[in-house]
Amino acid sequence: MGSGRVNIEIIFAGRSNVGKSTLFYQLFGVKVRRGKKPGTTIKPNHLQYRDLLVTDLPGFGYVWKGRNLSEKVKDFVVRYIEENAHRIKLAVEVIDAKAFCEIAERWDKRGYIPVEVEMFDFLKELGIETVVAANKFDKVENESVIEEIRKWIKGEIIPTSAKKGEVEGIRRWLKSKLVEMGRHDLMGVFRK
Ligand SMILES: Nc1nc2c(ncn2[C@@H]2O[C@H](COP(=O)(O)OP(=O)(O)OP(=O)(O)O)[C@@H](O)[C@H]2O)c(=O)[nH]1
Ligand SMILES: [Mg+2]
Repeated sequence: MGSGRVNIEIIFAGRSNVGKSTLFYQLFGVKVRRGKKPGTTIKPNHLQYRDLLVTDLPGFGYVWKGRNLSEKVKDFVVRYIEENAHRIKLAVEVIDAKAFCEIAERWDKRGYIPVEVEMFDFLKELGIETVVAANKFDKVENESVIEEIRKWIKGEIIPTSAKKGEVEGIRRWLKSKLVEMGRHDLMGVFRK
């Protein structure tokens, strides 16, 4: 991690394997650790630029070797966000555009609130401006998937294909929010 005081934090949150770290790399050019045993390493990856901290959070909702580690990681992520809420100004919630609707439907039928919906509402409650990156959009056949996601998550949804380097929408969103905060000086955090 870098050094010095942190005044602003941007977080990347989402289920395991949705492409958070890939998106992180495409935006900032920093290769972040990729756990061999997802869910066991509950350690966030950080990048510091001036007084900005960008954080790639561990993915929740992963079932590994029959052990449901989702609760442990979710608890960690929730606690991390609560503890740092005073400086977390922006959040990118990453979802798998293709898998999301199917999973959401399944959860809903069982009477659960989909974890993505829960996370989005939680961030909003804390006053954190949140955008949804509908990632793996290259695997989506029908663009109406965005409308489908919108039924569940009442917020801004931007399609991305991190693996193909198509992350312009999210980059533009983050830049415009930083500019709104008067922080033009932080543009250097983005990959050239
Ligand atoms: N098709 C497709 N695959 C992608 C895309 N983005 C990421 N992937 C792939 O999805 C897999 C998981 O990517 P990661 O970036 O490690 O996902 P993560 O969300 O950081 O996963 P955790 O760290 O376990 O939470 C990798 O095999 C990526 O290559 C995308 O836009 N399209
Ligand atoms: Mg990751």
